[in-house]
Amino acid sequence: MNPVLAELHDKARAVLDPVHYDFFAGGVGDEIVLADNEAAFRRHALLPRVLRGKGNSAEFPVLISPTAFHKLAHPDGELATARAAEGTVLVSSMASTVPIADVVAAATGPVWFQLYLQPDPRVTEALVRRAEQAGCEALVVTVDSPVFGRHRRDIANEFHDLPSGLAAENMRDLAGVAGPRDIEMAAFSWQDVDRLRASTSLPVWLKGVLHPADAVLAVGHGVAGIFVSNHGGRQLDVVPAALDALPAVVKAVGGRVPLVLDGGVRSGGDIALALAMGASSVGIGRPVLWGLAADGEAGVHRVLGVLRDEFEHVLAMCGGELSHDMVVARC
Ligand SMILES: Cc1cc2nc3c(=O)[nH]c(=O)nc-3n(C[C@H](O)[C@H](O)[C@H](O)COP(=O)(O)O)c2cc1C
Ligand SMILES: CCCCC(=O)C(=O)O
Repeated sequence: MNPVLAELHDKARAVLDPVHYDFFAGGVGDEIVLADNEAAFRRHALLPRVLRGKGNSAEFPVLISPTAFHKLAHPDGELATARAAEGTVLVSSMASTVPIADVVAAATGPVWFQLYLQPDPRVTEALVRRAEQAGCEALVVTVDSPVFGRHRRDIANEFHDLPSGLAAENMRDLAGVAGPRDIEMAAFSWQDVDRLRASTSLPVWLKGVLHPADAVLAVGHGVAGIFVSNHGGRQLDVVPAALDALPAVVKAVGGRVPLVLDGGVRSGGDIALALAMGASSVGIGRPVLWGLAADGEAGVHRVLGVLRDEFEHVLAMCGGELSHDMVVARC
């Protein structure tokens, strides 16, 4: 691992309350998927092309995936993350500890709003209005969480509530409840996606799709794009690594909408592999949390800087091009 990312992770582990460290680091069940998300990158290799000049210099194809409760990591919380994001798209969690309007105000680049559809449609509606009024540029509906994942570390640590003074700020004053309300997980259907799309002019992405048939349905229901994601190994511990689920989704979608791959991306090489396998960009979750916990805005900035620098270096080694024929198994 890049020594800067390793150093930030070590520092985060040292400074965080161990219960909060476990909340950030942990996964569901035996944490098989959590480990496999990273291991999957090690099972693939890139065959670079040579003598192609410098090729194209790509944009930095990285988004900050939504993660909850940044004030558990650092007192500045999501404000620090937003300031550090610069041009990188920040997908701000509905479970942020700073209201979405303040996150957008602190950001210098685009902010998208991650949404868990709520059983009371008035609550969902109010959240969408809040995201629109704040200036968010897209909605990302997380669809892999009909129920909460069972995180053994949190259960063992009896971590159920935020410490006093912290709250999911977007959940205040919604549909007649002064709040903050609890975020509820519930099962929804494609009709609910249609209803959401009809209720807003914002592009609607889905996050947490693994089955290619669902990706095809998502395209049919007019989504703007898809996060191929297993929620960082936090929802179901029998699914494939996110990277292993990607090829079938790429094939099924056939370029009709952009695909973000998230789960286990830790280096410029990982970014390049995901792109070569057909992702349009990648999302990163935990590395951002480690940077934030270690050093607030500056820490997140360093994480993004390292990934950008590594990615550009790998791309230069590959003649500026990444394509599917360049990916082979690492035997
Ligand atoms: C501590 C933590 C909190 C998360 N909170 C959310 C969330 O509120 N909404 C969501 O859609 N995904 C959430 N995720 C999942 C991330 O968006 C993302 O899918 C995952 O972290 C990517 O894997 P990585 O951490 O290996 O990069 C969370 C992940 C972590 C680690
Ligand atoms: C209500 C908070 C949900 C956070 C989440 O999605 C996660 O911890 O993975």
